[in-house]
Amino acid sequence: MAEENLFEGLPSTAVSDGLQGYNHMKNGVYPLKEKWQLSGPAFTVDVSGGENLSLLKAIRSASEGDVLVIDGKGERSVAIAGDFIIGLAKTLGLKGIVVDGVIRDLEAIRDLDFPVFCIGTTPVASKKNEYGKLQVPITCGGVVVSPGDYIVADVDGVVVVPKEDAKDVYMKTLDKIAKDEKREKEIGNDPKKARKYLEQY
Ligand SMILES: O=C([O-])CC(=O)C(=O)O
Ligand SMILES: [Mg+2]
Repeated sequence: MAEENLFEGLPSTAVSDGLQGYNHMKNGVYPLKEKWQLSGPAFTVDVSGGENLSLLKAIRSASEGDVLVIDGKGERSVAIAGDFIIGLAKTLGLKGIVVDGVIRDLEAIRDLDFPVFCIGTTPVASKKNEYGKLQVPITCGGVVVSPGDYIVADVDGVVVVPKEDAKDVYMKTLDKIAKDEKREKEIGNDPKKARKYLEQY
């Protein structure tokens, strides 16, 4: 079983605030269904030039609760996985998949209800001719991800919390959520209070 999941259920926006705006994925890594969100420790995969054998090996090697984070190099011409491979990850209790690459079998993946974050789709399958590397530091969506870093992803995007900073970022995230809630509660729907708040700017 994977280690404790500190960031379970927290929004990516608050965790980003806890990270002071650093370490979010770019280049359009988004969930295939708006409602999908996920968090958990990263199991990293560095695929090698259009193959997905490494992904199959990663699914076999990862622990329940892990998030597979795949350095797909932004490749759009072949799909890292389809509903069959993603179904295997779901069956083995993984949390979800984040890839700066594309998938295929979109409708069937949406029906699986297993969170997949990626940059698009293509009908073309990957080759099964060589292996990349597992559990090494990778880059995904422009962010360095090391094995065990925490991933927090939802419709707003994907943030990566370095594991050595996890406790500190967690405390800052809770603090920010509490401050935001207090501010919203104080103002409510009162136009006078809203104006008074804005007067400071
Ligand atoms: O077999 C593949 O490489 C991709 C695929 O279509 C699936 O996983 O369903
Ligand atoms: Mg398929």
